[in-house]
Amino acid sequence: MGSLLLRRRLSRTLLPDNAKIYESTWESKFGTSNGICRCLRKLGSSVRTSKFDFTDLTRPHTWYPIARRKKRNIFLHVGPTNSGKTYNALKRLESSSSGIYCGPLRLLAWEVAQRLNKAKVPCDLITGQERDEVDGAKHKAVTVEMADVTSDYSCAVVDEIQASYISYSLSSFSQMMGCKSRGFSFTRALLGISADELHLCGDPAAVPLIQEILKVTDDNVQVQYYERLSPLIPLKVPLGSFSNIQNGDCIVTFSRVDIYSIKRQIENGMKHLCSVVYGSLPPATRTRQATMFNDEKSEFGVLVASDAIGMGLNLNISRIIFSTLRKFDGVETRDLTVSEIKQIAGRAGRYKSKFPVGEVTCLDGNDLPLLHSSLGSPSPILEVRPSLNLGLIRLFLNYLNFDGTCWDMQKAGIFPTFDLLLMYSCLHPTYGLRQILEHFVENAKLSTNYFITNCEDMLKVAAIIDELPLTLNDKYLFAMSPVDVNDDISSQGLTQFAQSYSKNRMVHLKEIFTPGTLKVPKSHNALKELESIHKVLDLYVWLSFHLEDSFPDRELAASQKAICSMLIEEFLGRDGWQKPRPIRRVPRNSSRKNLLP
Ligand SMILES: Nc1ncnc2c1ncn2[C@@H]1O[C@H](COP(=O)(O)OP(=O)(O)OP(=O)(O)O)[C@@H](O)[C@H]1O
Repeated sequence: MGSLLLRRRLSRTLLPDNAKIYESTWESKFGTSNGICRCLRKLGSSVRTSKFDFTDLTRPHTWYPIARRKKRNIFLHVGPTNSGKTYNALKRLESSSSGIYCGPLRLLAWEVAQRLNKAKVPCDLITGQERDEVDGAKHKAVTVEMADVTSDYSCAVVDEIQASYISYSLSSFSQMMGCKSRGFSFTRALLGISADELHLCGDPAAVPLIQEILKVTDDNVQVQYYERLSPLIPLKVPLGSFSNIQNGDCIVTFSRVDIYSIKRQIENGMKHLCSVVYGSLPPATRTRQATMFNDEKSEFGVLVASDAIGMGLNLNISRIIFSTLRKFDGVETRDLTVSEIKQIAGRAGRYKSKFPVGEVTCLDGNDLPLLHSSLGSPSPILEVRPSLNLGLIRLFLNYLNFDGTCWDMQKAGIFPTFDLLLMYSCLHPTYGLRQILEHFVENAKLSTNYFITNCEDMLKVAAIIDELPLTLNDKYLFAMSPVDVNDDISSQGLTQFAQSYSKNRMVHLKEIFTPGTLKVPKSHNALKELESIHKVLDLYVWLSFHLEDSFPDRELAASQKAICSMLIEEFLGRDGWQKPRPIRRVPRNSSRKNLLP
């Protein structure tokens, strides 16, 4: 019946728009790949000889029929950090009869769920790794990948919307958003959420692109510009030495090794203890480190952090101190961009907090001119295609002596849905996932507002997964999973999960990990291993939500994750590097045994 319906639809129209409207319903109707493939095979030559082109992605707004039935009122809240954009959008969400908040990080979704529940607005928390459902909830706080484009809401908020496009000036975010589905998830939320009111919060640089994209959706768009609520003062003197550190200071640096080295130098001075925040710390640990730093009664008055503080955490920072204004961006070591400097510096001084006036300076006086000129200049809008090598682009720009202020190449991330890849695969039955992805991306037709999100990490996973006897659907799922392909332990974990799944469709955590003992790490190198184990456990929990019956040990993985976080915190909570602090007890029902790769 399903195949018949699809066949009728395809043979009736074969118009890209209509096919794409149906596409969102196919998965729910046919479930697995087989239905569509069988159907396409039956259609055979009619599809092959028709003008239908599955790689035509020029009208992504038509992929979301439910949102297109509505004239949405879209409010763009734009301004610098600490200007109250999110605060105002959340007020609307809180007073709405039903709503959804979509944030770029689990921490943000968690914070919003807490806030709404506290305000007696029942709110579910839904991320790739959590499902906390509250009785009677009509509101949801989700990570943007989980944005629901099939229901109707009174109000929706999409936070940090600038993450929807890849930008040279926001390259620290682009690294986070540029791979896999992240950039495209924001675009999907922007085009696909069906809500009477849709509030988008972010950087003013995103306005022209969003306005351009929304020209075809028939929505009402209003832009509301915000000013910073608390002053930010660039200091004329550098810090000079860590002996000048004060409580409320945050030292920003860009490598893990430097974070621990600076923490050690400060704590060796015997005056301050440091919390640390960086990207690969487990989210729960990051939150607790931030909470300790914010807590006036705690001894942890100084924060040493990477640019992970640029987005997501509410921190009571009095002064930001850049230990350097150069960072390695995955391609080369380069100066921070104006936007990066502003975004990080803007974290100092939070409205109505303990430090309402923010200050910013550098460790080294030689960096002050760049700091001051960056804070005094407007954020450039300079976008680049993510699939190109950033280093080469920069060389090219230097060659042209290009200042980057007027090149209007803004583009929003987009990625083919599984359905499109599936249909494409039916026409190329001998291809593995890697070839399908490569060919699809190579042949995709896009309008000028969009680019295809970088899928290099997916391709790396696909190359491994293609060797295994898995369906395309399963391969796609593994390729989309939140594996850190640059982390050996994390990649090994994914490979073992996929191998075990392909053999017997049942993956027990204990079969993957050799039982061992988790210990408080002795050095930050050993700590890295624990962080990687946490990533593998996180991956298991993610897979357990997507392949429920085959990954039955979700609770075990979650409890092991909690143990990992606790051991990491014990390591971080030591007095400097000499005097160990009392170690908190492991909860009775958890076991420290069982896990080590
Ligand atoms: N009208 C207000 N009354 C009380 N507190 C406010 C108000 N507006 C903003 N705040 C507080 O000021 C801080 C900054 O606000 P908010 O998070 O909305 O800023 P933002 O512009 O979204 O910044 P960012 O981009 O850094 O997230 C928050 O702690 C928020 O609770």
